[in-house]
Amino acid sequence: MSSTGGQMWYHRLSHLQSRLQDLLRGRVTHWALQQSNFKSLFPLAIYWHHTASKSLNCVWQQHEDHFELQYANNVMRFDYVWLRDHCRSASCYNSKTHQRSLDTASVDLCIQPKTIHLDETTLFFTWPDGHVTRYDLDWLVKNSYEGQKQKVIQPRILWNAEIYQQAQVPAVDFQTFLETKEGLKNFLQNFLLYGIAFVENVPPTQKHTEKVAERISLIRETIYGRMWFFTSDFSRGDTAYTNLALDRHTDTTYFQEPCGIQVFHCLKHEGTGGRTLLVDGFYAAEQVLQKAPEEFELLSKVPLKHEYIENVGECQNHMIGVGPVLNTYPWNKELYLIRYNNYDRAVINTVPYDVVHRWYTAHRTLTRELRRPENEFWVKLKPGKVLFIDNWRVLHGRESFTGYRQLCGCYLTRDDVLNTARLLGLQA
Ligand SMILES: C[N+](C)(C)CCCC[C@H](N)C(=O)O
Ligand SMILES: O=C(O)CCC(=O)C(=O)O
Ligand SMILES: [Fe+2]
Repeated sequence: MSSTGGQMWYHRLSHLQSRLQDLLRGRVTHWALQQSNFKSLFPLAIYWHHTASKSLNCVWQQHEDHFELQYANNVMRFDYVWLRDHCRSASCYNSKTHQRSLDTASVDLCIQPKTIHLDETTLFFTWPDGHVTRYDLDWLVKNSYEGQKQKVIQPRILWNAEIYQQAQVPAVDFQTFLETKEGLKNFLQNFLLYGIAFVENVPPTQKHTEKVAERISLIRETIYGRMWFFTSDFSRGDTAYTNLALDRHTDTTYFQEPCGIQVFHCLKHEGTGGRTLLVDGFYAAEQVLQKAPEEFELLSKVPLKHEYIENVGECQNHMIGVGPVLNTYPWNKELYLIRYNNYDRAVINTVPYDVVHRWYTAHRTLTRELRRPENEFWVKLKPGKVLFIDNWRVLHGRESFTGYRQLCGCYLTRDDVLNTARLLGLQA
């Protein structure tokens, strides 16, 4: 612990400044009344605590309403309630179940540590009731807001047709995929990075397709069933069940949580056309962000409805899903879901007319990017080749076709795919 008079003065000044800011923001109510002389502006000694070992490169400061830590090139600020709440002591946290035992509601919202001290790389907070919380410095770095802000949840490689083809992403063989951990891991790694992945040499039956799907996830049963099988017989009230072309879109936009993954296996096609179109929605959205950030912002803020109304024979459904086209995490602005289906978009009645107009402009910009021929990856699905599509990221479409065409597949729950990936050591 060392602090020169000059440093101390500087930090007292900055503390005064932040107290004044607090006051202006109305956070400190009694301040003006209570502070009659200059000296009492500093109820706590505010100075930097340095570690004995300079090589550790750690300094910290105990402010009245937060703890400030500088360590390993990070400046971090921690709320005291947060620090108390995340205590990993045996009485506060069950490390067997990885669950909190502490009742957070029992923590005084104005709590402040009685003392703080650092030993090697562990910080010790002693609370007013005598309870001690220890924090490893690296744990704090890893779990601080400032640390998370600079990280992505999901590393991805955004692609256009050229980038994807140049990457020469290999398809995984059916047996390798089913029988080896490496096969599964490689497949999932590629799927996470690109949002699409193929398994090849799969016997062209619905049963084998189901086996492939079950290797990575739970199948998400929907109004279309668990495993689905379809032709152009219009057995359901949707254009997918015809031989017409389908422009790029994501599926089940009319669910509050659109299906995470779509699995396609073409079991038979005797005819022409019918190629599958794939477009990386995040690549296109990234272009919008570069070219027109305010339009990106609008697409991520304006909530829209999508709708599925069906009345064909026994099939009667009315689904409504609400959400913006682009969905980003607020703390790091990372995209995690695109909801784009111009067929299924419902009446827009959730925004006033002037916002509507700006939204149409932004939607046009995104559509222009999505439709650039260089962003289109076309593939003809053949029996034996199973395609997995990240339906939260990659749009699919199809060319019109002639003749008899059978497609089977299913939707997967995203949580369970990511669960499998994490258990294999992948970042997801
Ligand atoms: C895949 N499967 C044929 C079962 C369903 C197709 C759903 C089609 C709907 N318009 C959507 O985009 O969600
Ligand atoms: O027929 C196809 O290739 C795909 C149709 C489609 O978009 C769907 O089933 O979701
Ligand atoms: Fe679709």
